Order: sequence, then C-alpha cells, then structure tokens
Amino acid sequence: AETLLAVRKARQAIRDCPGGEILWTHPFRTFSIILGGNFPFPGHMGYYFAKFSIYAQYGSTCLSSIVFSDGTPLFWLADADAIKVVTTERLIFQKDVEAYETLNIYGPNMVGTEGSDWKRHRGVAKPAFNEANNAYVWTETIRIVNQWFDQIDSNAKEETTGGALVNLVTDLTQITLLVISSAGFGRKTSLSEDSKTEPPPGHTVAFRPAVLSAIDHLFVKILTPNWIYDLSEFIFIPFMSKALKDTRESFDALRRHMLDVISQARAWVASGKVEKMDAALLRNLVEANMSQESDYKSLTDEELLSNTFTFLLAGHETSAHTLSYAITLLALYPEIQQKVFEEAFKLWPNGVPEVAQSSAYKESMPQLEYATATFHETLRLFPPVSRLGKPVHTDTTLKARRFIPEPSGKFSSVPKSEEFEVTIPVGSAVLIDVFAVQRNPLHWGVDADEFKPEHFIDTETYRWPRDAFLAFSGGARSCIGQRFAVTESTCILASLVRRYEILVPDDVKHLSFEKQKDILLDTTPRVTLTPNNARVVLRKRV
Ligand code: HEM
Repeated sequence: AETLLAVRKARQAIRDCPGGEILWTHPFRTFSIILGGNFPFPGHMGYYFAKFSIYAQYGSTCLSSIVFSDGTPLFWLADADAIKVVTTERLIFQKDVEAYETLNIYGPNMVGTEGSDWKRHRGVAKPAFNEANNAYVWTETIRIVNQWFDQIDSNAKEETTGGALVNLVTDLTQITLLVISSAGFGRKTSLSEDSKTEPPPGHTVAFRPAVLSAIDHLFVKILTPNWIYDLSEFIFIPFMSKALKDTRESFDALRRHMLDVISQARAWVASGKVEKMDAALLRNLVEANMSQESDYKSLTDEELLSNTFTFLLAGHETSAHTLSYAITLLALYPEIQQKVFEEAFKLWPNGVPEVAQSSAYKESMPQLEYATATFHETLRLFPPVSRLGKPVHTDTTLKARRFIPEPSGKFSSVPKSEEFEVTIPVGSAVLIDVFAVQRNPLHWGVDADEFKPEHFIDTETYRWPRDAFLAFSGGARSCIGQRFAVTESTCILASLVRRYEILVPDDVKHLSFEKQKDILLDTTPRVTLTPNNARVVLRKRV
C-alpha cells in the first residue's frame, strides 16, 4: 500500500512532462545492471538501446517515469540545455553516491564521493592533468604502439590472409593499461615484459593478470551488496561463496601490486628523488598521503590505494572499448579510413616514428583533426558511460523542448519544437541520457544516427554542438582524464591507420553491410559499454 501511495504521489509530480511509464527496475541499481539490454523490452522507457527513439515517440526531449519499487519520479533528459543546467547546478543535482558504493572497494575515492571530500580528492589529482603530462602520454603511446606493431607483424607472418586477425578488446586493453600504468603511475614496462605471466617475487600473479582478474570480478563485486560480501568471509553461502572468494583473492592480489608501486613512490618522495617520477599523478597522490600540512591537500592510506585503483580502472577500460569500436568502424567505412590515412600520411610521410620527442604532442595533435573527430564520433555513437543519474536535492524546474507535429500528425525527422517547463520536485532524480542526447536530431541533424566524423569538425557554417556531447559528462564533475584519453586515442588511431589497412575479417566479408555491423559492433552494457565481437584484419600498407 505504501508503494502504491508513493506511485500515486509521483504521478502528481510528473504530470506536466510526457512519458509517465512505470519502471519496474531502478536504472541505477543492481538489478538493472544484471538485466542490461534484456529488460525493459524494446519500445518501452528504459530499454537500454532505445537511443533517441522513445523521445521521438513521445515528441519531447524530457520524459518522465516512476520507479515502481520506491515511487521515485525519474526524469530522462536528452536535451543539451537542460543537461547543462544539471551539470552546473551542483547543489541541486548531486552525484548518486549510493550507486557507486560497491565501487569503493579499497576505500573512498574521487569517483564515489561528494562535497568537500570530493573536492579534496580532485584538488590533489587535478594538477597532474596538465599539458606536460599530455606530452608524456603522447611519447609513451608512441613507444607502446611500436611494440604492438612488432607483435602484429610477427602474427601476420603466420596468417594466410595477408594480414593479422586482431581481437581488438584484448589488445587495446593491454595497450591502454600500459599507457596509464606508465603515464599515470611510472610503471614503465614493455609489451613483451608485460605479457609474461610469471608472478614476481612476493606475488601470486603477475601485474596484468592481477588487474584483468580484478576487473573481471568487478561485476560480481558491484552486483553483490557489501553485507553479503562481508558475510561470506565468515559463513558458507551456497552458490555464492566460491565466486566471492575468487573476487576477494583477485582484489587482494591487485592490492599487493598497487602497494609495491606506492611504496616505491613513497621512497622516492622521502629521499627527495622526485625527478625519478615522470608520472605526476602518482607523485601528487603520494605527496598528499605523506603530507602533514593541510587537511585540504591530504589523503589517507585507504584513499591513496582506492584512488590508485580508480585511476587504473577508469584510465584504461573506457578508452580500450571506444578504440575497439572506432577501429571496427574504420574497417566498415573505408572512405572514412582513407581520410584518417591521408591526414596521418601528411604528418608522417616516412611512417610512424619509433620514438617521439617531448615536443611531438604539441606539434602533432593540431594536425590530426580528423582522427580526433573520428574518436569523438565513436564516443557519440557508443558512449562507454551511457547513463548518469543525479538525485535532486531542492525543488526546481528545467526547460526542455516539445516537438510540433506536421499537418499529417507525425513528427518530421528534424522536428520543429517549442520550449516547455518541467517541474522537478525534491526527492526525484534526473537521468542524463548520454546515448539519447548524442543522437538527438535537434542537436546533431538529420544524420544523427550515422557515423560521420564531420559531426565534430567546425566549418564556416557549422559549429559542432559542444553541450550535446556528454561522453565525458559535463561541468565540474566531468572526466578528469578527458584530454589524456583524447591524446592517447588520437595517437593510436592515426598511427595504426598510417601503418595498416584495416579490413573486415574474412568470415563476415560476404555478409550484407547491415549484418556486418550487427556482428562486429554487437554490444553488452557492463560496467561500461562493452563490444562483444570487435575484430579486424590489419594488413601492412606498402
Ligand atoms: C574514452 C575514455 C573515457 C571516458 C568516455 C570517460 C568518461 C567519464 C565519465 C562519463 C565520467 C563521469 C562519471 C560520473 O559522473 O559518474 C568520468 C569521470 C572520471 N574519469 Fe573518465 N573517461 C575516460 C577516460 C578516463 C581516463 C583516461 C582517466 C584517467 C587517466 C579517467 C578518470 C576519471 C576519473 C578519476 C573520474 C571521476 C571524476 C570526478 O568524479 O571528479 N577517465 N569519466
């Protein structure tokens, strides 16, 4: 009866906003993550891959719904102006810290905190994300892609197709993890060294398998309430204890590796040998941990460890998945690949350099406008973080747009629209629908669903809609690593295309274009949007 009353009250609260459907699962809670793309079903609000279609159906850039379990009014936003207000008004629309609780595996960290705690975490790390670090990201990426190319070339010799078949998620996860480990944490290893599985002294597993195993088990960890996880340490829970024990062991193994990196850095800081630490991020985190001076710039041991894990995770998985989609798209769209190639050829007429000077970043990035646009366009169509929830802390209003139907009663593909006001009561939640706003035809035009890097290239008559690009979120809580990711990814895309032709694999070549896309871009929503089957053939250019 209480639930029904809450739902009735919510109906009142959402009365001036189209939609009004009941959500049987809360989009930010465990059950929704388990169900992923399978429920709600296509055609209903909350369907994971609906993109802009439900907004088009209702003719509005803001839709209302009610979460059945607790009667929360939930407003879905695919409107750049309304979202800008949400990301700017931080006292009204706060971070959904409850949704991030299970991610605080090693303690509090920047992603899962709010208010003054969050400011302290961010204040410590922020100075490390500067242009000098971006230059370092560039030189490290060049070093690592060259090692990747050697590996691809030696695999190609064993292939008969004239190229190497590459499983993109596996390779790019390794590469992006090497880049963040080095440029963020000063752990500078080679691809072949990193591929060794023998554990170093004092460890049960090597570094990379430890990170990968922890990430594999992250899903179990997120899906298990903390009290069950803690209980499993003391009593046997049928069907669960084994998985939870494996999860615990994975996180323990990674903890030991992170402590190694941290204690090395502590020793350098203590002995004044900070010049040994190219990685400003780790230096800042460790210095804050060792600082006795101000509370504002300090981190506890737990916070240091937890931020190290957060940066290792956030700093590679999103980039690896986006690059996997981007490279697959380049195989599917050879004419776009040709444009990336021409730009990269101009920059590197003699091929990708084996070593980059520290000035290379500043000189190269402005010349790779099309490669950067290709990366952004991939993020627009496949945003790794595709929904962001914000609980509402004060009564407020937001302006959205309602479509005006044509005389036939239907909406055109880029409909005429008018502004309307939505009342948002305290206790409700808003959802930044990244998938939908990035395909909203009012912002991106009639070809909003098509892969066209030109969406991100300004011309005399077109300025791309900055506020409608939310893949890195927006405002003060947007991604701290945005420039890091764009630098690394542009470098990887341009250098890969400069050296190889990217082709659709033989086993799908004979299928229709639509079928090829369905297979190669098949996706599952996990912690981030994950490509299931992204693979291409790489054939060295002559
Ligand atoms: C394509 C790559 C990336 C994408 C799409 C991405 C996306 C995002 C998004 C959407 C958020 C906001 C999350 C929220 O509000 O809940 C975020 C936050 C964050 N990202 Fe990224 N990210 C990427 C790469 C990186 C990299 C390379 C790093 C580190 C080197 C990083 C570190 C972080 C951190 C620490 C936060 C939390 C910031 C805060 O709460 O103040 N990310 N990212």
